[in-house]
Amino acid sequence: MTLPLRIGTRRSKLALAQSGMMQRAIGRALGVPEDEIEAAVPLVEIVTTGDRIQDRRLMELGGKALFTKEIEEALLDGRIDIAIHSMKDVPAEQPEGLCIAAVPEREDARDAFISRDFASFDQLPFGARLGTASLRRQAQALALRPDLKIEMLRGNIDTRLRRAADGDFDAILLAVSGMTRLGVTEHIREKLSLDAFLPAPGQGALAIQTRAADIDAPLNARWVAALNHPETAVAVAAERGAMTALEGSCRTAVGAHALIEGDTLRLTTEMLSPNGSARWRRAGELFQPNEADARALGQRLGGEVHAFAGDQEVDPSTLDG
Ligand SMILES: NCc1[nH]cc(CCC(=O)O)c1CC(=O)O
Repeated sequence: MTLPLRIGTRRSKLALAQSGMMQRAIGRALGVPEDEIEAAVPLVEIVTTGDRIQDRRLMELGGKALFTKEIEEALLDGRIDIAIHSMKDVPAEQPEGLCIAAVPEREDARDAFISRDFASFDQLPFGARLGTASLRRQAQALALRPDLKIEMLRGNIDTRLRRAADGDFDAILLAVSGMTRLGVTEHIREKLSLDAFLPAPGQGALAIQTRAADIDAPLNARWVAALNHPETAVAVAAERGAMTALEGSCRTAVGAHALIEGDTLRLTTEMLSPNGSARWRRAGELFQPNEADARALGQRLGGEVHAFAGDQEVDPSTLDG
């Protein structure tokens, strides 16, 4: 591998903010002077299926890898050398020939409550309209408040914030991490508890992907060592282990979150029925975890949840949007 190292990214504002941060970090790790980073580790913008289709729920589009496939094809074709993804968007299985080389330190994993008129989730009036396209957020909100009316809300973060500000919804839910990276945290009225709104596996984390064959190239080894955050990588391994066992997808309401305190990892994972009336949850701990043990814990707990919950997948044809 030689410079330039081309970084593939989606072109949404959030994706560009994230990949811009990683571009600078990679450039610095390689000792590139600030004013040469743009040329030495250039960003290559790639439009994904998930970006092209904005008017439907992700589950209706079918298939996995909606936000990653075209970028992964560019990696495999050699048009780019590194890809930056939101971990939450990365399917459980890596395509043949690719790998996640580094997992940078995670941002706040919580969900944010955003509303023009109401200061907190608990203050929403009876029958309030909540905008989200996430089956997980829908089910978790309905578990607490079955009276809420869930309405479909997709689009990028700016679009969603504008619709909340316009009063199209009484409230919306977004990841705190995305809002932090975009510098729009002033819209957050409340950070929702990890317990009530157990985040999606990998929420708040990024994945830096490369070709497996190039992982040991000296140039790659340098930025991998600088950017990988072992605690985040272990926590995410546990969450993604649970996701695999739960067969988590955008058709199921699945949460998983791992925290490392001192020497101990604590993982919680759950599945909900889409209307929130049933909830299956397991938690477990690991002392001095490594990635393989964390993944195994996730698979075990996720498997237990799956065994009790059965198949909670939603048939997209039954949705009215
Ligand atoms: N569902 C889309 C998506 N994928 C990643 C993020 C940003 C949060 C993250 O980095 O995990 C978002 C927006 C959101 O959930 O509000």
